[in-house]
Amino acid sequence: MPEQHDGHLEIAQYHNDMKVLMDEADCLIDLPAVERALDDMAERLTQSLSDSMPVFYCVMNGGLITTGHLLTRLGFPLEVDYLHATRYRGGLRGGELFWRVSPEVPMAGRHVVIVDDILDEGATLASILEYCHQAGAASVSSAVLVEKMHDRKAVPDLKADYCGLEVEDRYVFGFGMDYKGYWRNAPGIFAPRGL
Ligand SMILES: O=P(O)(O)OC[C@H]1O[C@H](OP(=O)(O)OP(=O)(O)O)[C@H](O)[C@@H]1O
Ligand code: HPA
Repeated sequence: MPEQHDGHLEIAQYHNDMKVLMDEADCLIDLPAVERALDDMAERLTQSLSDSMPVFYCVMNGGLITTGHLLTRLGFPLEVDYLHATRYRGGLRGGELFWRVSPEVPMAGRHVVIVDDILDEGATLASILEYCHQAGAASVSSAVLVEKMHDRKAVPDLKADYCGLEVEDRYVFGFGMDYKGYWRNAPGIFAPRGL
């Protein structure tokens, strides 16, 4: 079965490429610094939201790890749901926003917090925030682990209400963020060498 054989070879080659990518990557933010940023975000979220019975919506897939780490730092009652909107779809450049899964917990009258890994050009967050307002949320806040520093924002001056860290203008991966679908599990924030 040559096709299957070729497939195995491709995967083996890709495995090797991905290992080399990680070995050569620049670590922009190490794990202790990420942990400190999460502590700080959690403290600010607690100050603002601890009495409001908020709903946290994880933006899949990238928001998964930040959401998990953030939620375990919050000692007040809250609900959790997710939505899946993507505009990179495994690539390194963003395109049209594609809604894969809409949230299930109704937003009307609720204090909503959107959690994602990165605010890059901001088109994803801007669309999601608009969705939340249209859905009748009582308030809408956004929390992102990192914001990328550049002047290509989709909406001028768009900022997250809670931001953990700033990163330079390079393609980054780790702590939820992928490089071509891989390395969301990398423990810190990295940039491929030369990118
Ligand atoms: O600020 P922007 O330029 O809009 O980019 C930020 C978005 O891009 C990534 O998602 P992606 O579309 O890659 O999907 P993923 O979460 O499945 O990786 C990331 O998780 C953010 O949601
Ligand atoms: O730099 C990035 N890395 C991973 N995912 C992303 N989504 C937007 N920007 C990025």
